[in-house]
Amino acid sequence: MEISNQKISEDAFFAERKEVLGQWHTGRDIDFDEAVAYQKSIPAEKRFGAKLQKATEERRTLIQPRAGVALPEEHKKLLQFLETEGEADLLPTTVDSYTRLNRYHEAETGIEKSKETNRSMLNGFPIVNYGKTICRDVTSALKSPVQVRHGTPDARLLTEISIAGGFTSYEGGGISYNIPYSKSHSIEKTIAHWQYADRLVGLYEEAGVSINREPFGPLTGTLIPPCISNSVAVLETLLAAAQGVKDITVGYGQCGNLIQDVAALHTLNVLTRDYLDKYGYQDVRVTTVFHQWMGGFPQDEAKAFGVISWGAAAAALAKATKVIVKTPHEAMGVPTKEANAAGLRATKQVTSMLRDQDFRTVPAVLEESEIISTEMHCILGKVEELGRGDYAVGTVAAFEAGVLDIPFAPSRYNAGKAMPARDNVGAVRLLDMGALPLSKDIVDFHRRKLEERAAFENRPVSFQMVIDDVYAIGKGFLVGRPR
Ligand SMILES: CCC[C@H]1O[C@@H](n2cnc3c(N)ncnc32)[C@H](O)[C@@H]1O
Repeated sequence: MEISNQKISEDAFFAERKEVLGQWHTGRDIDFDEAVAYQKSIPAEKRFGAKLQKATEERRTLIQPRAGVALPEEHKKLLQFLETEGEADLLPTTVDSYTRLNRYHEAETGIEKSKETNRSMLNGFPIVNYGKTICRDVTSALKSPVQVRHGTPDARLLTEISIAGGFTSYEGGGISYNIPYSKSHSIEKTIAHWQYADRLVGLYEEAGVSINREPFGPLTGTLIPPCISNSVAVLETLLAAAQGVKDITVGYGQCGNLIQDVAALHTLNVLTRDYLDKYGYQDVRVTTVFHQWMGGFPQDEAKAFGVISWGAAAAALAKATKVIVKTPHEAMGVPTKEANAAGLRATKQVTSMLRDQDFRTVPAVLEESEIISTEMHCILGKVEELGRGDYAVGTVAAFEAGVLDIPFAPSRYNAGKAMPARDNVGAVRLLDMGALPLSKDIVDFHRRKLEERAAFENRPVSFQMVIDDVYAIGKGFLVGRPR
């Protein structure tokens, strides 16, 4: 299929929309003008992008959980509990796994079973099966803005119903919700699907309704070098802006070394702004999100709070606009509302205490920022070259060439050659560059940092370091030292 980074024409969009809205019966009562009017009835204090902008002006780091259960009344009560007992500034609606794979019949079964057993038999809220009316009943019952969080390669219908249903923010992208989530969705296909989603947001923007969009920052959440996740975030930002998106939150998943984490988020913010301005998108607003540790969690709840607080501290010191909060039940599965609220309050305590501290100009952070910025320019420059200036074409070619390569991703379209390992202070470095187009200086830098660790551990730089690092966190460590 031919893809390009051109704005989809209205004719082409509305022709495709007929097919999209016919994918499930709830799509039939979606009317664009009626949904625009409904969105315009949502007050400013409940609009996601507005609250993010306010936080930027007030130099606050907002807190947001993940949360989603099968039945509407329970989901509503859960979110009300999280904004009152959890003091959440922003709310989610995490969508269930069947919906993420467009398996609406199985989601329907999950709803029926949940009603029979009065337990959530889905791991999230099945937005498509419920449709706009039930979604409006949920979103209008809350005081805070609500965002849809999911992991859907083909999210076209989900986008339609989410926005018509009163959600004012929407996570995901054609790369970040494909490569880490799916084995065999082609990149061309998911980029095209997400251009549809972003074009829809662009049409709402043109009608006077701003919807916040958030590429999924952490990717596989396992030892992802900042230059890789940051480059994907910038690419999804450019693809979204081309379709008319005006409000974007770019994100990064905590890796655990404070200097590197602060530098990564700061560099992401700066370069996203630079690239948008370079291509004439000065009117696109940029905010940032820091994801607390996405790797394995300790079972012990007190230790889990240690990990959560560490993520809260890094987010606050990086001056992230918002932080996505984990729970002390992370190692067990879908958390209780009490555990979810406790993770939020622990996070709020730390972000409030650190509100007046800013680590972005610490010399070591500036040095790390320089490294990440250089790496991102190497990668993004090669993507632009491969696409002859078209970032959609370039992205597809970059994955084929391994120029974009996401460690530990299940996708068969991902090269899987770039291999990360931690250096002696826990920063994520590259053990094997794969085909990442990094300069010799950068390659030498990574090697030097890994050699430092090898000397300290009295063992050669090897793949064993990667294995040890993957298992380290569950054992309470960052660097996987030899036994
Ligand atoms: C990429 C997101 C993975 C994270 O998303 C959390 N997550 C998934 N589904 C729910 C849910 N229904 N309620 C609260 N947290 C949830 C997992 O724990 C994991 O950390």
